[in-house]
Amino acid sequence: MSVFEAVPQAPPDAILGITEGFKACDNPNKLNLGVGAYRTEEGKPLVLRAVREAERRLLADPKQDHEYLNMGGLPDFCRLSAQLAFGEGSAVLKEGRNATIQGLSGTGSLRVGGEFLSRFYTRSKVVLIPTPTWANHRFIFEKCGLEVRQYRYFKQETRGLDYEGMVEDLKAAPEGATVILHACAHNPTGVDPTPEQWQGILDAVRSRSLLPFFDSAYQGFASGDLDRDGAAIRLFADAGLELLLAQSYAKNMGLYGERVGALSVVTSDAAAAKRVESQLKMVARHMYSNPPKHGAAIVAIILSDPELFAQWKVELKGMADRIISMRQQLFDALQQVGCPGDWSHILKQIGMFSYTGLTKAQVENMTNKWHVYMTMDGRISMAGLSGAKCGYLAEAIKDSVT
Ligand SMILES: Cc1ncc(COP(=O)(O)O)c(CNOCC(=O)O)c1O
Repeated sequence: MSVFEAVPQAPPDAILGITEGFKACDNPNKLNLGVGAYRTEEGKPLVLRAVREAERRLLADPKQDHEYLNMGGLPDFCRLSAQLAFGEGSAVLKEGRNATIQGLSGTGSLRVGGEFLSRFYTRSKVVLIPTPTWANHRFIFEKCGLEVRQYRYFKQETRGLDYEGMVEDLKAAPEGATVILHACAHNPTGVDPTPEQWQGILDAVRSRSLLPFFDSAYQGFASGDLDRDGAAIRLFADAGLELLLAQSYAKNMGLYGERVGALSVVTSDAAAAKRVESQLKMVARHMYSNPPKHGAAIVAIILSDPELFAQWKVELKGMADRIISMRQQLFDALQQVGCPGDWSHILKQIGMFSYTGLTKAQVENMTNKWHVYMTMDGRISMAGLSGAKCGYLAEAIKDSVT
């Protein structure tokens, strides 16, 4: 008998497991609206031209090698990622009050940030996550030994933000607790606070001395505008709050499998930032030693070359615009098939996902009868939809809600 006899089978992942079901399906009409990965109108993955050109330059450079990176990753990548997030004129950057290291995409950056808080943040071990949130948030912070609690975020009745509930929960939170905030394009709801609401959330955070931890997985991908999608982060940083930020280049640069991200800690003084950076590096050292090189080098080339940066912004807006167009086309198709109910939330939501409001039983009908693969909470990835498939999807939704 194996010494691992007692190991139980792990359940399928709530998100990545959807793709496994899609792959196993042989129906020609099948639709994968599960995992948040961009697809072209033809349903194919997209490698950005700016990424191809950066990669070409990288591979053509005779000085390129495969040496280890430092524990903190590629210095230029870290500097440029912090600039992308906080903005070129940021006082945080000018005063050297950020500690920024390369992370294993957004997930790895969140995890290293959680480990750092678990070891060094003494004011509270409570982490507040929105309800609902990205399926992995809870697991990441629980595995760091932190106590995960929830705050209200989505209001079913309006299919919008439960702003009053959110602020009330933040004001009732344990003093000094960490609060996870989606910087833009909230996953799974696609519902973001307005600029005025962000100011109210900042005031609530301040009133309990909470520690904001921004999760920025979609900067530029939501609205097509990097600065607009970075506005909440900059509001808090420019207001002088200390905070953490996890950045991912999976979606906005299409570098999913390269696992490219960054973790920043903003402190009130540069000396603290230096000490924090040294400890972030040790967390990385004891977890995976040092990060991979290739993807970070691609990002550094794009962010440092004005021509490639401009090219990237054009392509980024192209992806965002296609998703926005999918929202309109699906809404129109639902009208055309006479689907009962108000579907205007599909137009109002932002980013990769639409939180349809379909119940578990309705989602099961979508998958079992119509071969539409989506998450059980009713989320569909608009990035996985094509104009040609909107009619079919509208018929499936109509059948499921009627
Ligand atoms: C809010 C949020 N944070 C963090 C991440 C982490 O992304 P990564 O580790 O790939 O950078 C993601 C990516 N999720 O994409 C899978 C899905 O929800 O279908 C995310 O949505």
